[in-house]
Amino acid sequence: MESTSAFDPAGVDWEALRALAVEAAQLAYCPYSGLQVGVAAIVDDGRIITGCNIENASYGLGLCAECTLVGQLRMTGGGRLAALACRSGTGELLMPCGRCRQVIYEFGGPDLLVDTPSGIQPMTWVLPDAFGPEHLPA
Ligand SMILES: O=c1ccn([C@H]2C[C@H](O)[C@@H](CO)O2)c(=O)[nH]1
Repeated sequence: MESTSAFDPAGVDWEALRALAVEAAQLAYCPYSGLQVGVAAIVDDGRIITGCNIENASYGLGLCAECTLVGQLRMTGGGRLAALACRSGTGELLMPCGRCRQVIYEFGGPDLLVDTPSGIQPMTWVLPDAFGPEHLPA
């Protein structure tokens, strides 16, 4: 049967996605940590979305780049995250923090592909035995 998804895992231009993450990181508001974080993702309908970290004088209220990314996901048409890359403003690969692994799992599930220091890995590798919506009562 023909797939209805516009996403082809083999066709991902990871270099382009990484470059978009670095570009998004330039928009970060991070006067407290000084760490610019950018994330770029391909949605299952083929569109590309980005996010950056937004810090706050009340340190604990800062938003990670992945949080603004999922805001973009919902605000630009929804869908599922299919491939994701996270980079610093200077281009280093960054892994999503523990909280953000859970945040992106909600919108990508086990098949979301992530750029990691160990190559491209699915969320089952990034967040093994994840807690998800399926664990809540119907
Ligand atoms: O997955 C992560 C981890 C950290 N940060 C941000 C939060 C804070 O602004 C800065 C330093 O922790 O990096 C992200 O955006 N995403």
